[in-house]
Amino acid sequence: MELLTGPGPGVSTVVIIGNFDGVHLGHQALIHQAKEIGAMHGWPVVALTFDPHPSLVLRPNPPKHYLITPRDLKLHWLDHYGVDFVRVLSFDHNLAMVPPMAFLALEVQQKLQAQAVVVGYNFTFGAGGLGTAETLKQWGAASHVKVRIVEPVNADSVVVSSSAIREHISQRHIDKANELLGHPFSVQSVVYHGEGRGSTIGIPTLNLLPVEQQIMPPFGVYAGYVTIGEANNALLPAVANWGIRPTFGGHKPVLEVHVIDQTLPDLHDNVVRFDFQQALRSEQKFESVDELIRQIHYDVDRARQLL
Ligand SMILES: Cc1cc2nc3c(=O)[nH]c(=O)nc-3n(C[C@H](O)[C@H](O)[C@H](O)COP(=O)(O)O)c2cc1C
Ligand SMILES: Nc1ncnc2c1ncn2[C@@H]1O[C@H](COP(=O)(O)OP(=O)(O)OP(=O)(O)O)[C@@H](O)[C@H]1O
Repeated sequence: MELLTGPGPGVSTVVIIGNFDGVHLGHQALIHQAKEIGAMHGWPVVALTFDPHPSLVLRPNPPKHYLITPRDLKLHWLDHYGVDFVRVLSFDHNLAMVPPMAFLALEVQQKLQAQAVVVGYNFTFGAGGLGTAETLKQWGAASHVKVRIVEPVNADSVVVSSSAIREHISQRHIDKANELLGHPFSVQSVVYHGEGRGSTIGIPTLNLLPVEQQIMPPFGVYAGYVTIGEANNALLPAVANWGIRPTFGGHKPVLEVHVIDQTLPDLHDNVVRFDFQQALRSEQKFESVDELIRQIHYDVDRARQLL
């Protein structure tokens, strides 16, 4: 996948438009249909998306922790599902004022040479969100651009949406969030130096810091898988604590990941991804370090069984 920084790819394209936060099953349906159209005509698929997320710019009190997939993870999953090019438009109050038709003419037709546009049933765009799927259809008919509107995708008898996934994450329902996502909720970060306490208590950890705007589940212990490095596909079973380590009087939230049954080389400054699979328990303040160690061994055993 190529990130478009200058002009478009210079060939006819199929364009999908949206925030794609999570790149969930609904978004994947758009990609799938766009790829089908593209394959028939030899057109690559371009995802036209926005950064920052419009909600973080337009809301009077934007939430501090909101994104399911910060930029790098969004690009990772768009690539994974077969998007050929991505254009990330800087979203600000000026872009928010562009009328729907002007947006389509400039950003979609002129720059990306769209021959087809695929959006979802609830797609809105342009100033005040006044452009709808219907507006897009009218524009397509007048401009000889194919328009396909994707029907709502459901999972577990609810419509898949980024907001439903955010709700599941904040309720610690990782399995439900993952079901709507169609892939695991994850945190990607370079490995930071910790206090070095983990190795001395026999439980070494990789210390990860989620992107500030990322939504996180409540403080607690989670089973999941670690991937080391962007190109690596090996998934290592792991157990992670997201929290402040109250037993040691900590304050700053960190995601501490212990890779199970592995001795790893020094990974400081390497990029690591932790895929959340299952919530195990809340973070606790223990009376003694021995008690904490006993509990962590128990967490590791449970994770080993689950993964
Ligand atoms: C699986 C797991 C569970 C943990 N649970 C807790 C907990 O409930 N309470 C707590 O204070 N710290 C908890 N920790 C954090 C440990 O205190 C921490 O890993 C240790 O202090 C090492 O910190 P350092 O990497 O900053 O040296 C947990 C760590 C792991 C790996
Ligand atoms: N469940 C779904 N089924 C089909 N299309 C969807 C679904 N969810 C989103 N889309 C479409 O995917 C595109 C990108 O959506 P975008 O990320 O901008 O918003 P969204 O996913 O609808 O947000 P939210 O999920 O919070 O409502 C839009 O065209 C949208 O209509």
